[in-house]
Amino acid sequence: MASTLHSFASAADLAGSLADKVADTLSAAIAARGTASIAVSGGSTPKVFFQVLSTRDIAWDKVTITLVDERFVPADNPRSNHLLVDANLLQNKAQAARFLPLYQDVASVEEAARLATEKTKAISSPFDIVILGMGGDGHTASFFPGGSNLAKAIDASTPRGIITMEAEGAGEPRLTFTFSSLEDAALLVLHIEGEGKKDVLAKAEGSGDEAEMPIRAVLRRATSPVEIYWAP
Ligand SMILES: O=C1O[C@H](COP(=O)(O)O)[C@@H](O)[C@H](O)[C@H]1O
Repeated sequence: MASTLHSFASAADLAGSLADKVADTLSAAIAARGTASIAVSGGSTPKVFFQVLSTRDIAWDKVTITLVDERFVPADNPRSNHLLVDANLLQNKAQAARFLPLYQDVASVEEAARLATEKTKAISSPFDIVILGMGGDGHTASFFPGGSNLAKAIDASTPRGIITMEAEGAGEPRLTFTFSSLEDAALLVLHIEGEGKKDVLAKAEGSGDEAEMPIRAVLRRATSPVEIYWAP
């Protein structure tokens, strides 16, 4: 499916425009079905966007928020994506939203993946909105180059849900929604910032293996159009 690049003069401009688009999409879903769902990414990029989105007028009590991926660490760990969402998105008007964490306080990451899959089943078939990020190595969600479960994670026939991932560049073991869970969101966004990420995107858009740059799975095979939001 085709992708469209939306370029902005600044991260603040991008955050405002993306927050408007997300607010409109969530409100339309609520008007149509009574509820709406959004899966967001962690990392350093989405912080300002989360802060702006948290102030938007949406029927937040009808919105369920979850994460595209998470580290297998509790929510008080500074590397937790849940912590980032708590501090920046689940604030202001968005405090009324329901948040479904991927991390589960159980003995193994495999058990956490099983439980998180059960708990998110009702909101992910498909998501109304998925906001992806991208690492400098071409990973998206926790689809890491060299990842222990990469082939399974990006195989379109792997069912919707959450699986585990371990990789050299990933730090802790990870929990990630599979490709099939993310690729058909009504609004599928790739949010990247900086010249370096633009170069990574250009490389990913060229030829080469998906295993080398897993973002290629999304750019090449997502059934929803990929809306790329970029600012310097
Ligand atoms: O590990 C992760 O990194 C990517 C990108 O992070 P950034 O710091 O370069 O913005 C993110 O999309 C993913 O959710 C996160 O777990």
